[in-house]
Amino acid sequence: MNTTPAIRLTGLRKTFGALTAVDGVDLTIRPGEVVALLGPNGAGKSTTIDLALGLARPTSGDAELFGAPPIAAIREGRVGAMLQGGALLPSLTVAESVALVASAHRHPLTVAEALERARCTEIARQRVSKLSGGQLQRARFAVAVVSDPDLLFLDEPTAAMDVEARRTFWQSMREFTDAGRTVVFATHYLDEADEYADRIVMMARGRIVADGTPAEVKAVVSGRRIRATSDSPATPSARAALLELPGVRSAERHGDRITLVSDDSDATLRALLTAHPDLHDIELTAHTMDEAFLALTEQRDTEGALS
Ligand SMILES: Nc1ncnc2c1ncn2[C@@H]1O[C@H](COP(=O)(O)OP(=O)(O)OP(=O)(O)O)[C@@H](O)[C@H]1O
Repeated sequence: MNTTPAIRLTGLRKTFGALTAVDGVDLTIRPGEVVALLGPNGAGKSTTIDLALGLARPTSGDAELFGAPPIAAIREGRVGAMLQGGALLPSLTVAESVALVASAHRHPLTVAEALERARCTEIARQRVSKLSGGQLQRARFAVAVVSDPDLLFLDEPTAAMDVEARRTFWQSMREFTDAGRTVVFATHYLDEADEYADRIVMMARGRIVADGTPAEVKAVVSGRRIRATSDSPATPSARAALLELPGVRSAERHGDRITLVSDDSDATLRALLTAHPDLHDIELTAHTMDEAFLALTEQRDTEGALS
């Protein structure tokens, strides 16, 4: 069995002046994995993809595709990419755009096959300048798959698509990945990552803050916050008792207000009400994604990445 990773990023860093866009990323992706790079704006997803593709030079660290420098795998036509800034020539038709890229590869698909895979057959003769946002994304996908790559990078591929276009896009992607190929896609959306990836790598502030199956990452992201007012004095042993409650990940107290973050709010609430009947004004709120990213980044700063 071939065990060479499709992607191996080692200690990857990229700074732009004083800003650190990618801050020590170590990541190995095996052939056949469908991986979502999930993170808020500015997390470093696009820069990580650019570094993995050899489009940007790392400040330090190293990127390999199929055990070799990215350029080697790209020259062999093993890598396709659909990037945010990737423009098509406006005066060409969709079919001409695909044919142009096909001509640069040794073993491309036929133009008709690439158009079919990207659900572009009916827009084949349209000029790129006349396409809607969603159609343009499909055309870019056709261009990305025409080399019949083993590995595909997609940077926010569904950004300009409506719900129906997204569904169609992911259907064509499934056909691509069912054949055992590797896909890495960047997204802001947990639901998209959850539905289409085998593995979610979550980034915040240039770092990997969580890496696991969608179920594992969702469990981290979907913690609940419980707030309550306590009339009893704030003592270290009272805080320790709160931390002992089932599901509780953190406990803070400011004045008479207590805030708990819980991975199992039902169990926490039941135990809380039994053990601390003095508590009142209890509120339960869902963690927002932003809070989760923040919490994970802080956690990473003190404990290392979850994985
Ligand atoms: N060429 C550049 N010059 C200067 N700063 C840059 C450059 N490219 C990216 N950055 C900065 O690096 C950080 C990471 O950006 P990046 O585009 O990688 O994040 P992202 O997670 O892909 O965000 P988004 O979801 O908005 O695309 C941001 O603060 C961005 O402003």
